Amino acid sequence: MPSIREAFAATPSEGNRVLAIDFDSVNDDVPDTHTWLITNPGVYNITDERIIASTTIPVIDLNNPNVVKDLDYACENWYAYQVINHGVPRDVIKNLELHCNRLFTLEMKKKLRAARAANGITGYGSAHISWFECFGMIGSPAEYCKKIWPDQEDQCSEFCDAMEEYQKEMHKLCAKLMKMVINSLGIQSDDTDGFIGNLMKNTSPQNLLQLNSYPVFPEPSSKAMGLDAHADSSFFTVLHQTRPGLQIYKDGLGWVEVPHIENALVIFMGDLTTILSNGRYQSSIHRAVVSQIYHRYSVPFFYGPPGDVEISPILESTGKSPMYRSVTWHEFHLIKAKYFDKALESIRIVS
Ligand SMILES: O=C(O)CCC(=O)C(=O)O
Ligand SMILES: [Fe+2]
Repeated sequence: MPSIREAFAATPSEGNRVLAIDFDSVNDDVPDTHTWLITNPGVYNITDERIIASTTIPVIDLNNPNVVKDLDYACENWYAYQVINHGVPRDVIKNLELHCNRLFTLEMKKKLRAARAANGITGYGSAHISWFECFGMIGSPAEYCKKIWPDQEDQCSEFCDAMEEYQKEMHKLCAKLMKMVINSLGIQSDDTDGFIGNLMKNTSPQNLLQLNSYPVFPEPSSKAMGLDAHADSSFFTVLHQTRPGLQIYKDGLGWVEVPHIENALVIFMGDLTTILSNGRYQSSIHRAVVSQIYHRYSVPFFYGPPGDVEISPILESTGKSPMYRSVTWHEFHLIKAKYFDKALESIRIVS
């Protein structure tokens, strides 16, 4: 059975090339490898550079009795939202931030001991032209921690504990959100557990936890990109951000800033939910910009099915015939690597 690890490995665009740059040592002459040209429309070919701060994605209270309705509205109109009262304890998030900071402020040579393999998605890496570094984990990061801290068992186990604790919370939250998504797509609440069990072939969902770091950019920040425009291929992604920097693209409006709200988590719809919802919920195109003033961290948790489970449209709420053929997450990664922003279009059923 292809694992999520193999599935992502097929996707060169996930950014596994480590262009080791010692961010702290760059003063005001950023090398060309890390300078962004605004004229570059990127893979998603978006040329609209309007930045919108006057309106933003909905904030949903998960304790609100109307939560499924609120979520349906947000998914259909914004493809992304923030949640409050999500149940993830504050100290678990604070500990995650502490260890994120501890990892990325290590000397580059130590971080590189955990460099991801070619086509790998776990361990330390970066992305093309980005002012960004990351560390990916599927389950425990112990194998990498032992390389980073070979003589410091306590550092190693504290880091692993913090990550595993957060992963446990993410599993709980994502299971809750997945039920709500299924519910809002027209499956009665009594049937959601059975429906999800069938959908996932009674196996566990798969996911990738990633720590992202965007150091202070020493030149005007318009000359840098943190992470360029993209849509995640997951069902959805839960993101914790320590500072503002995230923007989502909305047709006709431009790049909408997502404010940093203390104790809120951001949720993006991914490509698999576009398929599942038969096109009603689009995957969110988003990007991360950098700052000349502050260092920002973000922590996405990409939530999806096992690599070999076929995902097909739920037709209950659209009343339309299927718009997409069934695909596994594994197959979809191969398609995305080939077609990028046209991946969903390439599996559309033409009637
Ligand atoms: O840092 C952010 O706000 C966005 C991160 C992201 O989109 C990703 O890692 O896929
Ligand atoms: Fe993303």
